[in-house]
Amino acid sequence: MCRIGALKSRHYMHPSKALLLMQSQQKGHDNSGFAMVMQDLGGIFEDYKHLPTLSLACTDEGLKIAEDLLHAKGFRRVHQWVPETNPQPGLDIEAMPNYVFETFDYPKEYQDASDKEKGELLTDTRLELRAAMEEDEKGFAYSFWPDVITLKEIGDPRAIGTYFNLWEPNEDFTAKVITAQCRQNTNYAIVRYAAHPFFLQGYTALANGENTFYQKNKEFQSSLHRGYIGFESDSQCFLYSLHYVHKELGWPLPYYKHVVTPLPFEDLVKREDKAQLLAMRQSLAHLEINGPNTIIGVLPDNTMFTCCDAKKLRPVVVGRDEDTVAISSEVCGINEVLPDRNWEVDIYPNEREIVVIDDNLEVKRWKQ
Ligand SMILES: NC(=O)CC[C@H](N)C(=O)O
Repeated sequence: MCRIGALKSRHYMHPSKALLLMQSQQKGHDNSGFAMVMQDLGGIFEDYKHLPTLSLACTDEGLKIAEDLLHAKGFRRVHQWVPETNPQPGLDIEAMPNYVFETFDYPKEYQDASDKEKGELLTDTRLELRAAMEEDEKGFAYSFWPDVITLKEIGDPRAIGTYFNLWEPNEDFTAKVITAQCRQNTNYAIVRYAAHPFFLQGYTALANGENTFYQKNKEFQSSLHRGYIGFESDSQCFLYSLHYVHKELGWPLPYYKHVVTPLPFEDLVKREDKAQLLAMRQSLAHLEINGPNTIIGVLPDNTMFTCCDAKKLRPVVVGRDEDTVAISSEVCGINEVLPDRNWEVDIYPNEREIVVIDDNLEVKRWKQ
């Protein structure tokens, strides 16, 4: 079992809070990957929210490839942050030579383009960067999107925090939404791209558990969108189904749950919307998931949610105070970051609901 966690706050938070959320949940991972995605950025990125930031881990050669490619496409760099690292002997981390977070202005011919056109350009560019740096692991392009930063590395989450100086809070590197995962690899090779959360076009997902319909999901998803690639972890399928249902088909979030864990037939036929639900079930059967899992997701408007498999085989809890909502595999993580909250209002989501936190921090439970 991996451990997953998410924070959403009215105020900007430093990632030390996410490390704290994950720190007490030590049992459930094997140092095969730690990652976090920060969205709705503050600090030194606050003034650049409207422009895309590239999150890159690479060799010197990879950096040159990436910068040449972006330059050739007409992207102009307006901001750069290179985290100061703290390499100490004995730290369990497989560090890359460079970690670079760069914000770019769009190419001139895109200045008046629609958000959709810009989004397609960013997606194509990230895929090109990924392909160009793939050979010999010259680099990893995790996200290239406005107001998003992704950090992934292989090793012990505590050591990764130390390496990137993330334990000491400051005002420079902050966000209102942070998702994080400590991975226990249960499939395939240990590679950086396999560390959750996964990100595509404003959508973020991370998971605890297995997707035993991985093969079925993967084969179907590979034909649906050029961005549905990689599949280094079975959990990436959760992201791609979310993106497909919510963005490509344009369906409201509750239908995501109906697609991934449809109601049993006998319950479904009793519903007023049975015609839609049946059609959905038939046409998107390949997106159903199976196995024990809990998913946390974030939508482009920073709505955050969590839902579980149809048997509720993996834990998750949602806790809150006035200013912050935390989602975590284990309640001990929430106790660390929100020690003074009213724990009586903690929510332990069940197998037939989605718990949703909107941008006003209202927490809603949607029954499937
Ligand atoms: N242990 C877990 O929850 C693993 C999640 C997922 N199966 C992966 O390997 O990435």
